[in-house]
Amino acid sequence: MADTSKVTSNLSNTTGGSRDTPSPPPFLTNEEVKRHLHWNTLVPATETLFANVSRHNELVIQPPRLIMPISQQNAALLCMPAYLAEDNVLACKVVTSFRNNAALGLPSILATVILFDGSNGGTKMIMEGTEITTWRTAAASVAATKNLFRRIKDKDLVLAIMGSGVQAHIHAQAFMSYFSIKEIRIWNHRFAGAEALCKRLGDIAKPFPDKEECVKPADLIVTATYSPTPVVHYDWLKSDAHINAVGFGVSHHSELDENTYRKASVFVDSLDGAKQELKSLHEAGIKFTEVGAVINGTERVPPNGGVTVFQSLGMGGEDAITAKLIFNDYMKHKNQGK
Ligand SMILES: NC(=O)C1=CN([C@@H]2O[C@H](COP(=O)(O)OP(=O)(O)OC[C@H]3O[C@@H](n4cnc5c(N)ncnc54)[C@H](OP(=O)(O)O)[C@@H]3O)[C@@H](O)[C@H]2O)C=CC1
Ligand SMILES: O=C(O)C1=NCCCC1
Repeated sequence: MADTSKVTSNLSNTTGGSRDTPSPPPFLTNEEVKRHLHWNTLVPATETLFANVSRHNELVIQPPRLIMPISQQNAALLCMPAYLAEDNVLACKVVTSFRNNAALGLPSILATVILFDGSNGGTKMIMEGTEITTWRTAAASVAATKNLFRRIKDKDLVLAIMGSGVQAHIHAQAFMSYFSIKEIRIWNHRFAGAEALCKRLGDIAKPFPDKEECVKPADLIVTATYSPTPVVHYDWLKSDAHINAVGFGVSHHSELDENTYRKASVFVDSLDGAKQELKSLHEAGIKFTEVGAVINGTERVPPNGGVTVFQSLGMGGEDAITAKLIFNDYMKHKNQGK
């Protein structure tokens, strides 16, 4: 098999430079990106990333991301660079979140990912980043759930999803691929949205107009909304339920009530990220543990029950590893003449 890691970047002639390579870097649209995304490579790569983040030894360099709110547009722009030493991967995602985009027929999350040559900084590939963000966020939730939910090997689990947008849909698909799910319960603030998502998912899914009724029997819960107020309350939860809190509405912790953060075991992708982006919870004394520390065996999930929460912040490293997998798959197909 071709060693795709050795493919050089497409440096065009630069003033004062001696490199003379003609072609611009390839650009992949969201449709093309999707063809190179596979859960069976993405989820293990995400688990390895989580583990490396928790070694805190510069295996993963990802400074706190720049978050620029654009209040006039009910929007934000985030800039997320990362370097992964193990794979010599350098990438940067610039992502926007425009909450009112549905009215324009556009996704709320739009992004571009640039993959650089880790040895010389040249651009290797430019990719639309909406599908990358969609898939890698669900892969992070699967990776976290695999390592945090105690009954992950059980059959016939009940999944509740709060929200009916892009993340809600991909989480349903990813969780059905990975876990034994017998029922998906969907709540959305507009009931019609929950109904529409259930139609896409088929008989396994049922819409609920009431949040509490939706969540109560759930083993696994995903929150993926722009809700500024809690959509899940601790009192509604099964004693060992696992929640993946994905949404970033007003803040990263607006979807769960304070009691949940106080009483559950709360895990994050990155402690550095949590100190910045969950500042108020951090200052209120809520303890966070990295999922990677559980994977590395330096921390553990409390064995005797209790609710677990994966508070997904999103890391530049997730986009970098996803971009690398896409690039490798692209080169493999190119070398095979496909
Ligand atoms: N942690 C991470 O790494 C990532 C987090 N995100 C976050 O995940 C969330 C979902 O993203 P995505 O699925 O792409 O976005 P979508 O726009 O596709 O979906 C948003 C969902 O939130 C619902 N919603 C909107 N406003 C409210 C409200 N005021 N109260 C309750 N629900 C509301 C929408 O319902 P309706 O359409 O009916 O209005 C819809 O179900 C966002 O907060 C986003 O920022 C996204 C990517 C990565
Ligand atoms: O990590 C990401 O990508 C995002 N996180 C929060 C919301 C916007 C996208």
